[in-house]
Amino acid sequence: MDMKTSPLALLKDPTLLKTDALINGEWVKGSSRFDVLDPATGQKLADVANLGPADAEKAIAAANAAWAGWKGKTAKERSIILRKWYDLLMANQDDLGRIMTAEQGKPLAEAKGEVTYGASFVEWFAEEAKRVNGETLPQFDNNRRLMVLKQPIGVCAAITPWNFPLAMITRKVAPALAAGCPVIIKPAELTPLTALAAAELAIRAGIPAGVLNMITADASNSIAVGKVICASDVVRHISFTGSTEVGRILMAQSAPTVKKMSLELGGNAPFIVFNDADIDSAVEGAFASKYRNAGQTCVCSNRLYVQEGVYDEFVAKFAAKVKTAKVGNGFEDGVNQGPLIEEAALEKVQRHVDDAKAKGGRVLVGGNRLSGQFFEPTVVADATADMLCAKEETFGPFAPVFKFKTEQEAVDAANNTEFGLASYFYSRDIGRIYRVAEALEYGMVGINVGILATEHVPFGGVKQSGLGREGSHHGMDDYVEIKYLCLGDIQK
Ligand SMILES: O=CCCC(=O)O
Repeated sequence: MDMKTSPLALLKDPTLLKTDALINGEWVKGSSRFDVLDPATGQKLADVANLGPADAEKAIAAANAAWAGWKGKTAKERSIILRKWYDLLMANQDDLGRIMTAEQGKPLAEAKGEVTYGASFVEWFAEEAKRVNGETLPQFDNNRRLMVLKQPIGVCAAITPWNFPLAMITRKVAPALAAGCPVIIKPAELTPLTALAAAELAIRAGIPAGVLNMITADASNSIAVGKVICASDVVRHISFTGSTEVGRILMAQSAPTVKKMSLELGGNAPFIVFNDADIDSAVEGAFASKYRNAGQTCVCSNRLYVQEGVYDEFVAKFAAKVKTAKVGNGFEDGVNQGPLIEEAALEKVQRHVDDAKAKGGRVLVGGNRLSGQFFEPTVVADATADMLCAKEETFGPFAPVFKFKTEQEAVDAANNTEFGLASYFYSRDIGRIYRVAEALEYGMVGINVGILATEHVPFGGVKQSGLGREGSHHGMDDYVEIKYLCLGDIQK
């Protein structure tokens, strides 16, 4: 790594650049290291501790040992520590954003936006820590009293993706910590530096040794570490964001120990524009939803369905908007689309675009790879149901636009997938808004909006898009066990 040319040389606080893993409050070098690269330049940014199964066992033991002390704190004590972590994340927004852009590629303004978004989960659950309320129930016999307690589930593991290197950690870890659970985090091997900086800030905030552990590992060790986590009887909950394929594997591996699982898996989001929509607003919404993070979010619209009466107008305006997008290194001013994360991602986008072209799609914008890991923002009209992009999540900057005639046709096409995470539609007709919102088989529906996530709403999917909800007061549910108390002999 050449620190003179590295974007990380400009950190205001260079001590946030951590490259070792964290177990029981100690930074651990590991017996080998793996490289973290800048996807915009290919430059090496750092080498990071490559831990394995034995280290994972140590982290699980450390978390288990720290559990009693952490759950023994009052909710308010945990809340104060979480609030301090939130303050530190926000105070270091510039550095965290810089680290994120360097290793993930998203434009700096978007990266700083993710710091605000990620920190907001810590702030939210700092407050929710004080609202884990139990219940008293009417007795079925006057000699008894009935109560419900909510208790922390135990050691939790968070396995997190590269597309939101901070927010997907805080959305899982903040409710776990708030509920009184210790955690083991396995961040994505492509983006461990943001995660490690956040862990350093957690220590500075006063999170005790063993309560927050971070296992960094390369791709092959990550699989081995995942197996240890799934097989452990001590780990009582796994939260994972990533592909449906990996989610299924984690579920299968966790079956013998019957763990609770929160899974936020693949999507194939439809974005429907009806004849009665405000077309300019729909164009803005589609652009924001499709090209955010270069199309690499699980809620990015994957398939645009436009009704025949407004198809030509929408397509012309949308293509014109997409042509204004500036592609480049996320540190350059005005860039709104950075590189894709890796070669395999570029290949998938190109495969989907080529398949659409071969099946009659009309390329209106882009369609090709640029040099390095960049891909042109792409729009293809006349998309059809037999194209790969109709069935698979592209996870890149490619928008296929399908034409439909009737409301029912659009709803059927939208629901014709095993996925059910986010969906979007544009209409000004109140009857249609209720009909379509109720008919879409999705966990989240954006109506006349292209962006819908924030910390106090329940984020999650149905069907093979996952289990559970993150964020909002529901986001605490998976981290507590419900215990029923039946107290007798009251009249003695
Ligand atoms: O990619 C998954 C998370 C997307 C979001 O939180 O908006």
